[in-house]
Parts: sequence; C-alpha cells; structure tokens
Amino acid sequence: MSDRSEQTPPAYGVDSEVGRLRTVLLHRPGPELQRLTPRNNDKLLFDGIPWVGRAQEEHDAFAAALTDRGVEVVYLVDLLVETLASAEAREHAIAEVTASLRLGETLRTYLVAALHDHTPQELALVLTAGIRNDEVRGGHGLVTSLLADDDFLVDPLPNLLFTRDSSVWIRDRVAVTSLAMPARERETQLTDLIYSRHPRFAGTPRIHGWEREHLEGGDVLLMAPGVIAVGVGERTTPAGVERLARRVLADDLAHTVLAVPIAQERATMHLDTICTMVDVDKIVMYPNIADSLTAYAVTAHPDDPEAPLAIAAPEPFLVAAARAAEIDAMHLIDTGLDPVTAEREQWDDGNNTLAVAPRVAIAYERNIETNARLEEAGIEVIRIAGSEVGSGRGGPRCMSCPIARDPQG
Ligand SMILES: NC(=[NH2+])NCCC[C@H](N)C(=O)O
Repeated sequence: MSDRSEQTPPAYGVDSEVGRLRTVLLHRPGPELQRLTPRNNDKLLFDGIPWVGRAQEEHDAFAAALTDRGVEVVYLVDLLVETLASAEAREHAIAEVTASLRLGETLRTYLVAALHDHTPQELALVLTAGIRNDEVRGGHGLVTSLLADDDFLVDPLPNLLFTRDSSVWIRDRVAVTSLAMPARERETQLTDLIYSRHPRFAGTPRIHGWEREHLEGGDVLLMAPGVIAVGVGERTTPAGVERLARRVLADDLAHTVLAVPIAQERATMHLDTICTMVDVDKIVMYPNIADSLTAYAVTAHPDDPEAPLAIAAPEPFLVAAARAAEIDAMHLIDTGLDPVTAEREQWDDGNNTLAVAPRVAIAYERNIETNARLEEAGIEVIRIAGSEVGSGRGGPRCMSCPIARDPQG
C-alpha cells in the first residue's frame, strides 16, 4: 500500500447546510474543561462548570450518532498531533503560543526551550489546555513572582468544543475565521496550523484568516448553493461580512451574500443560535424574532468585479433568501411556542440543529417542544443529551464543522 502522502487528498467541500454529511470535524472535550472555575468561567464563555466526564460521554454519544449515519468523524486534537509531527509546524506553533506579551523575556526564553523538548502530544496539550503559573518548572523571575499562582501563562481553550466557529468550509475552500472574544482568539492559530500543514488538507485553498476582520463560523449559513447568509452581531462585524462577501463573490463561490443583523447579545451570539436549516427549503427559527429578522442582499456588480458591492435595501430575511435561492419560499417551521417556552428552548440551543441529510437533524433532547414541532413538520430528529456540553452555550451545529457534504447543487 502506498503511504498517505502519495495518495491524492480526498475532495472535501460543503455547498449547503443539509447535503448528506460525509466528514465532520469535532473536538472531544478534554483537560481544557478542567480549567474552568467559578472565577474564570464567565471570561472563558461558559455558563457553568461542566462535569467533564459526563460532558465526554455526551460528546461520545454525539459522535456515535454521526458515525451511525455513516459520517466520518475527525477529531481536532488528532489532526493537531499529526500536524505537530513536523518540526517546522512545532516551531511555528511554539513561536505563536509564546508571543503573548504576558510572558516577558525570561519566561518566554524558558518556555520556548522547554516546549521544544515536548512530544507532539505534550505540545498539543499545552496548546489546548494552557499552562498555569504554578505549573511552570523554570523561567522563574519577576513575571512568575508577580502573577498569581492560578493565572494562566497560556490560556486554556474550552471553547474548542465549538469547532463550528474557528473554521468554515465554503465549497472547496476553507475559511480560517477571526474570533471576536479574547478567550477564543487563539483557537484559530490551531485551525490555521492544521489546514495549512496537515497532509489531509494539502492543496486546499484558504480564505479569510485569523488576522482579518472578525468573522465566526456560527454566523455563516450556506442557505443554498450560491447563497450565503452571514449574521452580524456580537461576533461577526460589518467589516467581517464585507471582507467575506468581496472574496466569495469575486471567487464565484456565491452569487449572493445575505448580511443579517442580529441582536448583540449573548443569547443570540451567532446566527445559528436563532435558526438552522433542516431541509433545502426549511428552516427552524426562534419564533420571538422570526418576524423581525431582515437581510441586506449583497451582490457583485455584474460587469465589473472591481466595482463596489451592490447592496439591496433590507428585506425580511426569508423573502431575501428565497429570492436569492430562486425558490418559491423558504419555509419557516412554525414551532408555535409561547414566548417563554421559546425563550427557554432558544437559550438551550433548540434552534441549533445539525442536519446530517435533508430532513434528518441532530438536536438536544431537552428541547421537547421544538423537537416535537420539527417531527410534526416531517423532520427526523436524532436526539442527544447536552446537559454538560450545553453549559458552554452551544448545540449540535456549534459542536461540528462539516468538511464534506454531498453537493446540493
Ligand atoms: N456557533 C455557535 N453558536 N457557537 C457557540 C459558541 C459558544 C461559546 N461559549 C462562545 O461563547 O463563543
């Protein structure tokens, strides 16, 4: 058998939210979650302190639900460790993780040398779970003395669990995103490292990048081939959507980008916290905002790609989406929930479903009413537990980054 590097890399790509899912990137929660305390959980964007063992069980059941449906699950840490087999990749990762101005020269010099002696596994652990001041074995000096014992020299990344946000595939390209919250910034150093250096992704064109305007994968919905909706709110900025729109329109990855303003609040941090697609023309949406969501349709100038983007006046989101997708209607699954139940289930990611194929979606079991309405609308709901993983405020869609789906168009 020929070795992997001689094989042609498989063709990856995603052109919709619902085409049969083939390969997905997950992150099994690990030691980075053990870092959460009642003193740091807010800053690290968790609403509680998860029971890590149970979170892992829930996550394993999520992965099993996917593999049962024939989906290949790849794990971020496995890819990271494999990437770090290369000395050049290790060098790059060490330089990035020690660049923080928090360290100072004494500690940085020590850490750079110490990390060079790490195996790929050990280095991956540092990159994901971080290093606390009381864990460092050398480099002691003014910085280590003045920082508290439990201050992090390298921050842990508990939100790696939400692989949706740190990269997003658009057709055959992958966008390494740019995360808005300081607690998540470093996640994209890891996705960038993997996509630029892992043999699995050799030759994959990359767009956007962590050094660019803020753009998070949870805001990007591939509504239909050629139509991309992007939420603009707490995370993705107006400049972030403008950069993405220019690129996807110029590269012919889409003909229309729908910029969708969303409330700048934690409950609606990403567009996928309020709506997800469950069929080529069906969307489940938080009823309390369903009537008010609007979109600006952004298109390229037909004759002059260099000309400024054409921006239509805002319209109701689903009207704009149906027109761009050239379908009669984008059907809203009417969950008909009373506002309080709707608000509770939205908070618990009831609208954050992951389609594994048209009309088949993974959802948290706890959102009883939303799931019942989905089934009444003809959607098969695969229920998973999320009591612990959900404490990071993310559902099945947030916890997954599709790498390959069968084409919808
Ligand atoms: N695509 C999503 N909705 N992701 C949810 C991310 C949750 C994470 N704790 C954060 O605040 O960033």
